[in-house]
Amino acid sequence: LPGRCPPAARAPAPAPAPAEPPRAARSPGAPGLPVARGPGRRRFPQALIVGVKKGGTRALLEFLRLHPDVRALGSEPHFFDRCYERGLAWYRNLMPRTLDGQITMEKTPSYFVTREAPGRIHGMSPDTKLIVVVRNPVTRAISDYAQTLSKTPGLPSFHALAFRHGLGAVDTAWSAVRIGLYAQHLEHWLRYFPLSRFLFVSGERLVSQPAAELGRVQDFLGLRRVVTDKHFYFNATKGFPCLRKAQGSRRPRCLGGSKGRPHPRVPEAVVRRLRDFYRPFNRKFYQMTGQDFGWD
Ligand SMILES: Nc1ncnc2c1ncn2[C@@H]1O[C@H](COP(=O)(O)OS(=O)(=O)O)[C@@H](OP(=O)(O)O)[C@H]1O
Repeated sequence: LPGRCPPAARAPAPAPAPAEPPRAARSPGAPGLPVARGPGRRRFPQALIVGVKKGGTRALLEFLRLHPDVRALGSEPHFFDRCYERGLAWYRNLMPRTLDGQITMEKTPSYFVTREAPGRIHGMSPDTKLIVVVRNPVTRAISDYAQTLSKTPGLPSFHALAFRHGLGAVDTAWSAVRIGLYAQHLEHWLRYFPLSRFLFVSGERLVSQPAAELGRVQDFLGLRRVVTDKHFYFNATKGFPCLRKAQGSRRPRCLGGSKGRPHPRVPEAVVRRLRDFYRPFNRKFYQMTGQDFGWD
């Protein structure tokens, strides 16, 4: 249910152990045997993928997990929006163990549009690195709608939801529209964090040039550039970049069927009106971030 602390976050999957146990984690009396609680320790994330929904957040996290110095939670914990009352100790306990020098991460795309999230994350650590994967807000809205439609047969048409009274004003109360007002959401985050704490990843470039975008992300996180061109191939059936070898396997892997869904056909006039609507917000976002995402 939207708005509820998800069961996945209440009963986290066991986190994978780091490959090499450090010396300090071995019991002195039994050389070579790791101590019962496993190597490394659970830490708060030093970096979060905070948004945006349908931006490409799963792809980015799965690609980053190829890096030996990144340990990430597989599910979305929704701590800073839905589960905050469980407390920071509960949150840290969800995290995989890490060795010194490894980065703990999680992704929950709804953080970017949650009013309370920036203050709460700042409270955890003002040094948290924040990654936002952004995508053309019109395509993003259609992708969001496609996801809802897949779970709600009989949903009204996209344009019935996007505009008030037929083809009246754009309905910014509809979350599929509201999430795409990136400049407004970012303005709120900038009350808590300086721009230097953010990295904005282009969702489009994550598809067209995944290695280049991953290079930027690794630099931002202070990591060696381990994830490169050689990790990806373009899968023509899927229509997306996939991994030559998934984490912990020798086999190629694409993301699942809920990523890269076919989009419903939306009339060109509706797309044009929404593109016009978003243009000033996009321009402002380009100004704020110093990046032109080329959506207009
Ligand atoms: N490599 C690769 N494989 C598959 N899909 C990819 C990939 N890179 C980016 N994308 C795009 O990711 C979109 C889903 O975004 P998210 O993972 O952020 O969605 S969610 O908010 O977690 O539901 C998803 O949106 P849709 O195409 O609309 O389904 C994809 O376009």
